[in-house]
Amino acid sequence: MADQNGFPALKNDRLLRAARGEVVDQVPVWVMRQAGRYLPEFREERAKCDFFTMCQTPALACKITLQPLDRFALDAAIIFSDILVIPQALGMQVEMRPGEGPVFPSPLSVPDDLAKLASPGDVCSKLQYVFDALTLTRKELQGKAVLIGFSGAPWTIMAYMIEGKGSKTMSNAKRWLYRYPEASHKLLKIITDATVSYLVAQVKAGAQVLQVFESHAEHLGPYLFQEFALPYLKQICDEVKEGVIKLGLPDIPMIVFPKGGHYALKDLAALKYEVIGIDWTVDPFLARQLVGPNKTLQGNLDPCALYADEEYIDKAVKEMLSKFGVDRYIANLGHGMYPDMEPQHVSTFINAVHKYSKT
Ligand SMILES: Cc1c2[nH]c(c1CCC(=O)O)Cc1[nH]c(c(CCC(=O)O)c1C)Cc1[nH]c(c(CCC(=O)O)c1C)Cc1[nH]c(c(C)c1CCC(=O)O)C2
Repeated sequence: MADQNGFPALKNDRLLRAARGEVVDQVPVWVMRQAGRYLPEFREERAKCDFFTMCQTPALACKITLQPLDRFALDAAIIFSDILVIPQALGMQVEMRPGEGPVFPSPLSVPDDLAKLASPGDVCSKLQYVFDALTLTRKELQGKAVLIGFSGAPWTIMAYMIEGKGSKTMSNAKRWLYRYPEASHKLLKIITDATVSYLVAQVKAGAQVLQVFESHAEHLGPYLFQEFALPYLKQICDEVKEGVIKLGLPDIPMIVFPKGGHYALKDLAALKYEVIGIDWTVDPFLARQLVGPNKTLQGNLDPCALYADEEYIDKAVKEMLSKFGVDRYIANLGHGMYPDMEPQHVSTFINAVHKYSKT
C-alpha cells in the first residue's frame, strides 16, 4: 500500500505522534550519528570512498542511512549527509580529512569575501543528490521508521565558514559578530535563505521530520544568541512551514537542537518548532519547566554513557525515562556518538527505551 505521494505507507509513526504530543505505545528513539564510523559496515564503505562522494552518491547515502536500521529497532532514520553541504553549495570548498574533520582551505576572512558566495537561490540546484537520496531512502525504508532530513543552523554554519575547521573558542567567527555585525547579519541571512529552500525541498523529496542543528550554541550565550541566532532560527521554522503548506504538502514536525544552549530554551519554546533537543548537561525537569507543557523534548543521555557496561546503560535509560516521562518525549543521546563506541551498547540503549516505556 502506498500513501498519496506514492511512498510506502508508514507503519511506525511513533516519532511523529510524540512530536505532536499524541499518545504513543512506546517512547520513540533514534541516535545522533547513528550512521557512522562505529559500525564496521560503514567503515568498510568509507575505506573505499571519500566522505563527500559518499554523500553525493544517492544509492550509497541510502545504503548507509539504512545500516543502523538493519541492526537496531530504531524509530527514525536520518539521511546520511552533512551540514556543510550548504557552504559547498554556496561555492566554498570543504574537505573531510580523516582524523581531522572538516577543513575549508579558504575560509571567509573579511566582509568583502561575502561577494564570492553564490546566490542562496541557486543552492538547491546543486543539492539534487540529497533530494535523490531522500526519495530513494524513503522508498527503501518501507514505512518501518520515519525519515529525518536536516540542516545546520545559520550561526553554526557561519562559524565553520569563518573558522575553516573546528575551534575551541570560535574566536574568529565571534570576532565577526563584534567587529562586523552588519556583515554578520548579511551572511546569516544568506545562509538562512539557502537553508529555507533546502529544507522545503527535502520535505518535497520525502523527509518526514526536519532537525536543525545549532551545534555551536554554547559559544554564544544569551545576548549574542538573541541577536545572531534566534531570529534566524525563527525565520527558518516559519518560512519552512509556510513553504511546505504552499506546496500542498502536510505540515511536518521540526526539531531544533541547541547544543550547549541551555540558556536559550525558554526563547526557543516561543518558536513553532514542535521538538527541542537538549544535551546531557541540562536536567530534564529544568528543561520541562523552561519549555512548558506544549513542546516535545528530545535527548539527552551523555553519549559517553555508552562506554559503560550494559547493566549501567539499562539503568541510566530507566532513570532518564523516569525524569522525562513517556509523553511529549523522544529518546536520544545528548549529542552524537563517537567512532570507538560499541554497536552492542547502542542496541542496549534502544531496547531499554522501548522496554521501560511500554504503556
Ligand atoms: C557539526 C556537524 C557536522 N555535521 C553534522 C553536524 C551537526 C551535528 C553535530 O553537532 O555533531 C551533522 C551530520 N553529519 C553526519 C550526519 C549523518 C547522519 C547521522 O547522524 O547518522 C549528520 C546529521 C555524518 C558525518 N559527518 C562526519 C562524519 C565522519 C566523517 C568520516 O567518515 O570521515 C559522518 C559520518 C564528519 C563531520 N562533519 C562535521 C564534523 C565536525 C565532522 C567531524 C567530526 C566527526 O568526525 O565526527 C560537521
